[in-house]
Amino acid sequence: MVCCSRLCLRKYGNFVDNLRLYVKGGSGGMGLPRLGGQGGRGGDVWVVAEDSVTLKRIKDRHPQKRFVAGVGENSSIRALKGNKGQDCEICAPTGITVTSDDGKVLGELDAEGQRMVVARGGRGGSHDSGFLPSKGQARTIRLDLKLIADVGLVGFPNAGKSSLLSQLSHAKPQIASYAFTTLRPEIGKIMYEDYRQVAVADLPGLIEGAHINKGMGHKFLKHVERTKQLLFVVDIGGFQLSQKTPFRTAFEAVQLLTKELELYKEELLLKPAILAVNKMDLPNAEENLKELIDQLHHQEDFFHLLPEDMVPKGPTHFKHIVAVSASTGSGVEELKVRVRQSLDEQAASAMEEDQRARLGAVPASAMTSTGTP
Ligand SMILES: Nc1nc2c(ncn2[C@@H]2O[C@H](COP(=O)(O)OP(=O)(O)OP(=O)(O)O)[C@@H](O)[C@H]2O)c(=O)[nH]1
Repeated sequence: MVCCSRLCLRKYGNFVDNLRLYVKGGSGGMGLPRLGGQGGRGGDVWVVAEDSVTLKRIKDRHPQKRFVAGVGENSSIRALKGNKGQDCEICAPTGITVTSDDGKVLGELDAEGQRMVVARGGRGGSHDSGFLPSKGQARTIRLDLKLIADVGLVGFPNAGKSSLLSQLSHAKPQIASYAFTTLRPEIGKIMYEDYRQVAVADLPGLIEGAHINKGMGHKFLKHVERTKQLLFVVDIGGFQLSQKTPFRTAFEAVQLLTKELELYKEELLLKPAILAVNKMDLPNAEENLKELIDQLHHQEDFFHLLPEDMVPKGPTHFKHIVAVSASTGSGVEELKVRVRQSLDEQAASAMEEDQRARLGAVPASAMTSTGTP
């Protein structure tokens, strides 16, 4: 069986599935002792779920990763009760868990528009406090995308995803249920000799046009957001969804899958991806595979084969390409090795980045700026 790693380029690997942020509620405003005036409360910091947002976007737009709400207004002769400071809202993707830095779960946001306070503003100065305000709550929080599995299978109907999942996991796949979507992925576990387990999700329901919510499009694509890596599965013999739709070769299937992901959310293409070329037991499979590999090495030369609106912005990059047969089991061991290798590399680089971020973190006392995404 052929395994090709040459298409491993740098495009993938920047997918962000967790993020640490410094949050601080605004200080309260000063009271006015002479007239018994009360300072305004400091603003609160909120995390608000929004479908279109990604953790990477927060990271890119707020490289300092600090969010500080506004200070409460001081009490004055004109306004004895000072106004509340401005709240700060952090828009975060739907389907996240918010934890404190010591690992305590503060809450979960599973539906667009859900919100929670992560740092309370300080109280305004009043008679009780000798008219002195209190500071806002300050802490580091962590946003974690709720992953359904380490790896998600991405392929058109009949590519052999379920068959491959059974081969990979040697177990009856479990059906996972997630509050934020009604489409239920099947999860299988790959067991390695060192007892490490890797969860693989069969994500059914992707068809051409998924990005415009054809079929179960958006439900499917939501799941793709919640896996660390992607395992594209294509049928080496090509496929045809129905008599009304055109026949697609394996190369076209790869490009169409990429385009669907790109049109839905380009960030999905940052995830490390492996390509499993399935049904290698079929006649002419080796010949077709050679052609496919050649086309993948010179992708742009073959883009004219695709409908104009389905040409991806750039070539698709795979960390590995593995030829398999879910029927005979050939190539499946190789695929397991590649999946593990790719996940280990991703974990190592995430750890490095986390360490760098911790070392480079600015002490809380040095904080002054405010931010609203
Ligand atoms: N010859 C051959 N047939 C295969 C192989 N893998 C799967 N099939 C067949 O292809 C058909 C589709 O397989 P599935 O595993 O159900 O494919 P799927 O991608 O999960 O399909 P959906 O559930 O429609 O998304 C079945 O008839 C399988 O028996 C393979 O490696 N070789």
